[in-house]
Amino acid sequence: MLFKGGGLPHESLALQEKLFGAGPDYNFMTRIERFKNSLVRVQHFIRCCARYNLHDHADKKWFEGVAFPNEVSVLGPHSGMFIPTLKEQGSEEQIQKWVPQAEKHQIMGTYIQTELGHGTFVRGLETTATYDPKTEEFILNSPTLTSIKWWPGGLGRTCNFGIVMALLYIDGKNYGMHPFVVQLRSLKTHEPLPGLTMGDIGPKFGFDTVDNGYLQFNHFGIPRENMLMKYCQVLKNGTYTKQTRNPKFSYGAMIFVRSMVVYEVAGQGLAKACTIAIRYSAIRRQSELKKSRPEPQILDYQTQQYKLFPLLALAYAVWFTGVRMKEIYFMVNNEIKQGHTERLPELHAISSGLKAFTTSMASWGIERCRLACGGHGYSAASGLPKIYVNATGGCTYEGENTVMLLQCARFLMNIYGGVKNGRRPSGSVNYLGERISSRCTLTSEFTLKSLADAFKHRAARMIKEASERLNRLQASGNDPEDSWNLNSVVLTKAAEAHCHYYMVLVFESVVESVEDNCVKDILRQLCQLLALCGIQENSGDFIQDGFLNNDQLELVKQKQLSLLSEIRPNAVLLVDAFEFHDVQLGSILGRFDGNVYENLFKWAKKTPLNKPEDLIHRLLR
Ligand SMILES: CCCCC/C=C\C/C=C\C/C=C\CC/C=C/C(=O)SCCNC(=O)CCNC(=O)[C@H](O)C(C)(C)COP(=O)(O)OP(=O)(O)OC[C@H]1O[C@@H](n2cnc3c(N)ncnc32)[C@H](O)[C@@H]1OP(=O)(O)O
Ligand SMILES: Cc1cc2nc3c(=O)[nH]c(=O)nc-3n(C[C@H](O)[C@H](O)[C@H](O)COP(=O)(O)OP(=O)(O)OC[C@H]3O[C@@H](n4cnc5c(N)ncnc54)[C@H](O)[C@@H]3O)c2cc1C
Repeated sequence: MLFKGGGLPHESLALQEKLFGAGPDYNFMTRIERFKNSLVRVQHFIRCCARYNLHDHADKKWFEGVAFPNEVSVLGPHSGMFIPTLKEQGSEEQIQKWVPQAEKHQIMGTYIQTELGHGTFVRGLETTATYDPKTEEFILNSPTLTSIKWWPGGLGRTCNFGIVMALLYIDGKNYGMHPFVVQLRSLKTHEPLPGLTMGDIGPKFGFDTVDNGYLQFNHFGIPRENMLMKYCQVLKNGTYTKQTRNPKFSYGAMIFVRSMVVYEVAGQGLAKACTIAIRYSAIRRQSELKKSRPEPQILDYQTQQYKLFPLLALAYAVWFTGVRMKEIYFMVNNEIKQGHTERLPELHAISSGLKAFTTSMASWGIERCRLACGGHGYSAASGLPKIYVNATGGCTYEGENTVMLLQCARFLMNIYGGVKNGRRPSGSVNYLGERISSRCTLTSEFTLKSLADAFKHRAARMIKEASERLNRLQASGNDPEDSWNLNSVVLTKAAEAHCHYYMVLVFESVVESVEDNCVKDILRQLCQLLALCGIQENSGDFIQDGFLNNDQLELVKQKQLSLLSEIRPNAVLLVDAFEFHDVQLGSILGRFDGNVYENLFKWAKKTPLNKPEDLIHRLLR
């Protein structure tokens, strides 16, 4: 119960639904079949929500985990971006008008921001919304090829509504990016409304079950009341008013999803991949450890443990960090609603940084799990390719990872600059105001505190050096923008070091909070392994300023290896503890009953290429 909390009843309910438990095999479908199958599931999911009275967001999430295993459905952008943006950016009247319809799925929406020419640079978006006081309408237009909206999930075929981010023009003046509620398709015929050219953008690396789409506006009018007006208003006569609040509030939907992705995408994806690879490694036997003895489980090879146990530790760490990230989001968002916006920059920085850091680590980790499964890992039957292609999307959407690390670094530079001028930092960056010891206190005991302190030292030093380098670049005649660019590799590494420290600290705090001594000991081993692997993989960062010496590095290596043997007896139990049902894993290698070979054989026999097919037969005859 370390993980699931209240989720199990809803998962069990979902598993009772025939359509979710034993549908057709995703791997044997074409893209169109995959998409249709997902739509059928979406409709069934909606019926189930009504039947079981599922209104709470968390309850629905548990249900979705079974209904849409390892894939995003068109409900993702609807409930993850469309509804939250209506709620966060709409006036009370607008919320009353659209949210109930959206929650009952009477309208289906998405979040329409990215264009053919720009995704990262939001200020570079070109779609215009020009107010006409005579008709009291905004006229939406795509003035260039590059301004065509491109990528929004569900836009291609499914959604009949969307929140469109566009530049507001009144009387020739540009007021910047604003959100508009736009009806896209007829509620009767589902055809695109006149003035809109739209469709699907084509096959992708993953996300087969989502119709990411394009949308071109040809002077398309929408009522004045459709600009989301919580923070800014356009009056009938064209007068523009705004609350004296942070203009970055219109970026709120992105902060929300980034905060959720750490757990939902990185944490879940890596935990599933580890479950598959570790269970399979306990089933698979190969080669000889000792002559004339039975072939060992591959999990008994130290090299296999060295591949997988650090990833298991990472999966736990990302999972806990994701839970913490969600808590922080809801806490700060509540403060913001009450008018206290002081912590918005920190929320933006930590959600950007952790989204980037954890999705990159998870993506790399899932691929390592696949490699650790040998040949069968390469088969779609392992479930790992599907987990990978969908999870790795998280490195790009909601802000490309390098760009997100640079946003985090920007905050760190601001904070560090403030500390130099006597300001006291707080929250996730309070350590930047501490005196950090210059010598490492690590001994063979490897207490979690001493390990976290090592990461603290590394982060503080790298942030300090990035800041000093930035200053030096400017002092030598570069302007601030060029200095930033010339320092950007160093800045991303400083941001990663900050996120790494944060993750170790979260893991440490979870271990300290556990009351059961046995569980605590096992989690402590995982936390130690996470930290020791982090030190070894980035040893240059720890040695560079003489913080860690060679003797200590040798101790790190020894302890890492001894932890592998200590974790081995509990490894399978540690992945079972994630409590993924077979339906959620979608993997023959990771089956709970371990019956891998028989099911691989059955599965291969079902593959469509084995069915009689005229053309293939004629070509081969
Ligand atoms: C059911 C619920 C489920 C939830 C979801 C759960 C899981 C997800 C599962 C699947 C996902 C499903 C589908 C995926 C859907 C994907 C959707 C999208 O991708 S939507 C499009 C997302 N697009 C982006 O993320 C664009 C990235 N770019 C940006 O955010 C900005 O352009 C960028 C890079 C931040 C720069 O912005 P800019 O306006 O130019 O700002 P500056 O760099 O000049 O900085 C000015 C100051 O503003 C601060 N800042 C920037 N952003 C924010 C923010 N969001 N909040 C607060 N503050 C912000 C910045 O730090 C600067 O501050 P200082 O001046 O330094 O103080
Ligand atoms: C699966 C998926 C789902 C999506 N869903 C949606 C959706 O629902 N709605 C929506 O509006 N959008 C959506 N998107 C679009 C997504 O948000 C953008 O693709 C993403 O924000 C990255 O922007 P880009 O494509 O412009 O990348 P680019 O910015 O073109 O990135 C290309 C490269 O340039 C680098 N780069 C760019 N700017 C900088 C910089 N300032 N400093 C350093 N390096 C830089 C990047 O690091 C990267 O290496 C989706 C994308 C994907 C892949």
